[in-house]
Amino acid sequence: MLIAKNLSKTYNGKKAVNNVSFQVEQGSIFCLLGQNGAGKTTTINLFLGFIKPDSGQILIDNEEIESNATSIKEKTAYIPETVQLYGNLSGIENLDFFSRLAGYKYSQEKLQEFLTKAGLQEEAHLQHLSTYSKGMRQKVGIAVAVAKNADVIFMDEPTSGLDPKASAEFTTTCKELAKEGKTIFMATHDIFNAVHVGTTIGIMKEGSLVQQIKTSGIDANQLKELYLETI
Ligand SMILES: Nc1ncnc2c1ncn2[C@@H]1O[C@H](COP(=O)(O)OP(=O)(O)OP(=O)(O)O)[C@@H](O)[C@H]1O
Repeated sequence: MLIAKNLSKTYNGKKAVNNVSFQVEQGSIFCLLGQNGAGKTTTINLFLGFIKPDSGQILIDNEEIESNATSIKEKTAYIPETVQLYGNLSGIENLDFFSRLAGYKYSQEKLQEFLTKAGLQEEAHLQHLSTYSKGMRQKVGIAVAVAKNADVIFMDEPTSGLDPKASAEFTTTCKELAKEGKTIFMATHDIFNAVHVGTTIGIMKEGSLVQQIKTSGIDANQLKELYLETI
């Protein structure tokens, strides 16, 4: 579903992303680890088309992103660390607004179904966003991604600032989405979450993707050791 081929991006003479290649299968969850400044967000921004690579190729669902910008926009969703929503609208109103922007008009029942599926408690659906916690905002972000029928969801540090229960709920939701065929690509510092949610872990160091590890058969301690040896 996602292919990066020899991807490079330089800022001020420094390679933020250096000749990075990888593939992510449909229905899998790829977690990108690495120190601050390793190039994780730049990689996501390249896939989202926010910035252009100096060299290399990006394919999403076999389409080159540069020549298929509209179709790629429809297929992808982005959940930043802090999900930007309207504080004076309720969760359901935000979801309705962003679904319509993406060209979808849903009944109230269907909107509620999306929010519930994303893990948002029913009593919160009608509350103003200004009363929501970070985890609740993120759930609306996930609901928006599902409502706009995105095949691929990019996330930047999704568990940062979430309490352990919210983080565990997030893991469950991601796994359910992957089971339904969604592909998830996230940048994270959360080794514990990465090993639980991820299908594959990539470790970036100074712009290069230096490790790709399947999570089957490894635990958080083993991943932490490998990470510390690598970076
Ligand atoms: N717009 C920009 N202009 C100049 N340099 C940039 C820009 N965006 C990123 N960089 C540089 O590119 C490198 C990679 O940054 P990036 O944000 O991708 O790292 P990251 O792995 O996501 O880090 P963090 O974990 O802190 O979010 C860093 O050296 C950063 O300073």
